Amino acid sequence: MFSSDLLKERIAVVTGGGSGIGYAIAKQLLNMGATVCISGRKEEKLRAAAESLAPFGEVCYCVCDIREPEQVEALADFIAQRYKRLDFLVNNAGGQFPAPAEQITPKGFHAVVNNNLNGTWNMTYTMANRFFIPQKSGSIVNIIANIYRGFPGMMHTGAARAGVDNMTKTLAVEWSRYGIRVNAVAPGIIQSTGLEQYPESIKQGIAETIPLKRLGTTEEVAYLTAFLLTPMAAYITGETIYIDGGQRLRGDMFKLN
Ligand SMILES: CCCCCCCCCCC/C=C/C(=O)SCCNC(=O)CCNC(=O)[C@H](O)C(C)(C)COP(=O)(O)OP(=O)(O)OC[C@H]1O[C@@H](n2cnc3c(N)ncnc32)[C@H](O)[C@@H]1OP(=O)(O)O
Ligand SMILES: NC(=O)C1=CN([C@@H]2O[C@H](COP(=O)(O)OP(=O)(O)OC[C@H]3O[C@@H](n4cnc5c(N)ncnc54)[C@H](OP(=O)(O)O)[C@@H]3O)[C@@H](O)[C@H]2O)C=CC1
Repeated sequence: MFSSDLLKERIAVVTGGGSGIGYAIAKQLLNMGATVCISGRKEEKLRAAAESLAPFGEVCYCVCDIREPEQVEALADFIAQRYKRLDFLVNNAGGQFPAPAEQITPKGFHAVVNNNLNGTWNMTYTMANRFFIPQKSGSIVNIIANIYRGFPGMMHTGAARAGVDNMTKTLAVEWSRYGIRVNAVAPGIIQSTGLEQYPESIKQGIAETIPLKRLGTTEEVAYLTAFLLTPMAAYITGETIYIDGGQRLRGDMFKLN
């Protein structure tokens, strides 16, 4: 299913590809023959990641803060100059902080929405206009989060990711005329570098609230994302696929009190 030449000659951008889920996605796409450009805010982190990905295929990196439209344009210039085309965009970069809703200041709300919603749109708008629409082909996967029953404890990111979920559906319809597919992947709790930033007290006992009784792995998210980019998923568009061990179906995700 994931043969080593399935994505040969395909060019992919993975935002936040320097760590965690994004890194695993980049590695999986390389293993399937794609050429991958990873991006993020921190050059040293990207350089080290690109070096460790190099044995798996052709990889490069470009510093780009997705919140800054001019940096996103510069990333598009970089891709155009180097590869002349783009086939896949994985909008994986993002993040937030845990806080009860009443303690999220307007500035904090704006910071999280700007990163996760505006940043995703900056990337999508630019890469679609520069590559996918003129080429009349392209596939986008947005990495969101488990927002199935809201996101108690992280309201700001729930709102932002719901925006991306809806953007996914709308663009799938509007851009079908350009041969562009748009899907989303909604991870539950994944054992990644990102999760290390959350306090142990929040994470303690969390696996017990998940029907499959464990956290997900970055590789598992990467397999699903890669599948959505392959020709095997050619008739799938506008979908958000949850990968959460069944967590969304349970009622006691986090202990809020
Ligand atoms: C109680 C239950 C909670 C449920 C928790 C469940 C936990 C498990 C589920 C985990 C699922 C998701 C996992 C992941 O997403 S992994 C990815 C992990 N990485 C991150 O999340 C880090 C990402 N963070 C950032 O990128 C930035 O910090 C951020 C975009 C959030 C903000 O950056 P920016 O530079 O734009 O903004 P500032 O740092 O200047 O901050 C602006 C204001 O935002 C508020 N703020 C920011 N950080 C915090 C914080 N840690 N705690 C509280 N408030 C914060 C604050 O108002 C800032 O303004 P001030 O500095 O002026 O006060
Ligand atoms: N791990 C989990 O349980 C879950 C994760 N997610 C989401 O999955 C995605 C990947 O998370 P994960 O791998 O766990 O965590 P990481 O913190 O390892 O990855 C987040 C990546 O996003 C990049 N990034 C963040 N903000 C920006 C920005 N403004 N511009 C460019 N790059 C940015 C970071 O790169 P740099 O530091 O170089 O800026 C980093 O590589 C995130 O969107 C996360 O919120 C969703 C649900 C659950």
